[in-house]
Formats: sequence, C-alpha cells, structure tokens
Amino acid sequence: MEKITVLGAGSWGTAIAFVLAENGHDCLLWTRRTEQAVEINEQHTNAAYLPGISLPENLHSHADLAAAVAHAQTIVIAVPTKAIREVCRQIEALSNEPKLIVHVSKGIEPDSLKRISEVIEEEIDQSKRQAVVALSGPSHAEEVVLRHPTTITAASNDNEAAVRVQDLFMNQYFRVYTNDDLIGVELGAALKNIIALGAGISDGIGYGDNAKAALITRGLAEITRLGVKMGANPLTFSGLTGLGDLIVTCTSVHSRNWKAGNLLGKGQTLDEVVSGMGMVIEGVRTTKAAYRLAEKYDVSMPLTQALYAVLFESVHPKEAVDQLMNRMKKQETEDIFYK
Ligand SMILES: NC(=O)C1=CN([C@@H]2O[C@H](COP(=O)(O)OP(=O)(O)OC[C@H]3O[C@@H](n4cnc5c(N)ncnc54)[C@H](OP(=O)(O)O)[C@@H]3O)[C@@H](O)[C@H]2O)C=CC1
Ligand SMILES: O=C(CO)COP(=O)(O)O
Repeated sequence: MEKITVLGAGSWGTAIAFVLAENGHDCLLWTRRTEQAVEINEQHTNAAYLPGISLPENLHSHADLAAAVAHAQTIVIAVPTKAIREVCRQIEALSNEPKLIVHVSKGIEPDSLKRISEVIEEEIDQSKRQAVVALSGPSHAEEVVLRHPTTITAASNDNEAAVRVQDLFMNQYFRVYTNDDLIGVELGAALKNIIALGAGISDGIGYGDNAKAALITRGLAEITRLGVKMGANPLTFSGLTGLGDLIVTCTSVHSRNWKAGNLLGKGQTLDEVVSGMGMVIEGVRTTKAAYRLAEKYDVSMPLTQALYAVLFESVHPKEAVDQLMNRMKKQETEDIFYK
C-alpha cells in the first residue's frame, strides 16, 4: 500500500483515483472546490463528472493543495493541458522532497509547443522530482469505473519509474504496459484528439464508416510522420497510445472530442460547442499546436490543416472535406526514417 495524490477531480482524475483506491492505496484526490471534496468524502460520488458511480469509501478528497502535495511521494497530475503549467508551479512551491510525477493528460502547449513532460520538467526543479511518467492509452473514464477491461501504457525515460507506475495501477481490469518512448506516447495521446474531432465532424455531416476508416488510417500516417521527425519510434504509433487511442476516441460515444466534432458537423459554432460541453475538449488547442509543429518541422499534415481551417478560419466542414479529397494524387505508403 502506498500514499498517492491525484490532482484534478474531473472524470479522468476521479477514475484514476478509483483504480488506485481499489488497489488498496491510500489515495487522496485533490479538487479546487471544497463542495466537491465534501461530496466525495461524504456521498462517495462525483455526480458532475461520473454520474451514477459509487466511489470506493477508502478514497478521500481534499481542497487544500498543500496538504494534498504533502500527503504523498507519488503525485498524479490529471488536469487539462492548459492548467498543467500552473499546477506544476504550485507543486514546485509546495514540495520539499523529490516526488515521482505521473501525468495522465493529453495535449501539447500551443504557444511553447512543449509536450506535457517537458512542461513538468521546466516547472518542477530536478531536486523536487524523481522521474516523470506519462500514463496513456485507450481508456474512457466512464468504462474504467465500470471495471471494463482497459489497457494502458506507462511511458518514461526512466524504466524503473515506469515499472513502479505499472505496479501501482495494474489490476484485474486495468492492464498496464511499459514503454520507453515518452515522445511517441505523448504525441500519439495528444494528436489523436485532432483526428477524433474530424471523425465527429464526418459523422455529424452524415458521412459513413468509409470516411471514418480513412480518417483513422490517414490520421495515423500524419501523426507518425510528425512523430518520427520529432524523435519518436514509429512502432509506438501502432500501439495502444497511437492506433488504440485513435480507435477509441474516434468511435466512442464517451469521447468529448468526437462529440464536439459531431456538433460542429451538425452546424454548431465552436463557441457553442465549447460552452455546452462542460468538460475539456483537448483537441481544439492541440489542433493549433500541431498546425504550428507541422510548419516548424516541415511535415505534411493535411487532416490537421483541414481541422485548423474549420476551427479557426471559418471554413465550412464540407468544403474542408472537398479540399482534402481533391488534393494532388499520392502513393499511399512512404518511407519512415527512424534514427
Ligand atoms: N476523461 C477521460 O476518459 C480521459 C481523459 N484524459 C485526459 O485527462 C485530462 C483531464 O481530463 P478530464 O478529467 O477528462 O477533464 P474534465 O473536464 O472531466 O475535468 C477537468 C478537471 O480539471 C480541473 N481543472 C481545470 N482547470 C484547472 C486549474 N486551472 N486548476 C486546477 N484544476 C483545474 C477541473 O476542475 P473544476 O471541476 O473545478 O472545473 C476538473 O476537476 C485531459 O488531458 C484528458 O485528455 C485521458 C484519458 C481519459
Ligand atoms: O483520451 C481519451 C480516451 O482514451 C478521452 O478522450 P476524450 O477527451 O475525447 O473524451
């Protein structure tokens, strides 16, 4: 049994804490809202994010970040990407011993173009962290808390830390693999959300399975193209955090990115979709980041460019699809060079 703190009591932070508490750990779930901590401690529910789910009674919640950081040597960060830097600054200010930092978020900062582990390393001094591990894969919170079989990957430059995280989380319904390709795992996790928005748009317009299969496979091609240029192992993108997460996010009714795309395809504006969702839609900011990364690394990413045009340049989704379909002729396969 270990002491573990999870920061962020949204749907994923709560599901992650659910698994850790069921595994017998002394897990503390931090929320920035006192009333939510009281609900989790007294009702054992988090109705806003996981309605109808009973949380383990040994899962406790706190709204005091200092107490939450002091509680454990292992900290799991589960806030949206846009809040990661701010939360890390707070951890840095509150820590006086090295922590194992795990993050479960999926995004890239649009201004700095940094992956999440890079932001963590920038904001938390080396003396205050043991290692950084990304835990990622095809895993909707709604299914994890029903104990439906789920597979996920713990990725780190430090293999011992990845194995430690594997041991903390693994159970009968939650199977954890390790991977030493942190770049590939974090990029796959972030970039699949762009394609999920596209899949939702395609379904919203009324296109069928052929279009969705095209999006998933050609999406994988452009994710791999960028990933390899950024130093990732191409094989990572065929794994859980690449193809696996593309499938789950592009095809699941639970996906917020798919849902957002679906509403866009049906004619809602981006502002209407974002304000109506009430939960994070990471793909919107990640589209901006990936569009800039494609320019920076001089990589062709036609689906990302089409999504960018729909989200930020008011191009109608159908027009974006027409443009995609009428591009220059191409050969399907390409050489991927991996150093
Ligand atoms: N949901 C899922 O199934 C999965 C999600 N993920 C990833 O996990 C990350 C978190 O997603 P998820 O839990 O779904 O998001 P939600 O939208 O469900 O919840 C976000 C949580 O973060 C809190 N939060 C937001 N901004 C801040 C801030 N500035 N400081 C502190 N807390 C903040 C929110 O608090 P409040 O309620 O007060 O607004 C809320 O508790 C995302 O990167 C997502 O891609 C990964 C795998 C699965
Ligand atoms: O990453 C996820 C599942 O693996 C969650 O995706 P959404 O944010 O689209 O719900």
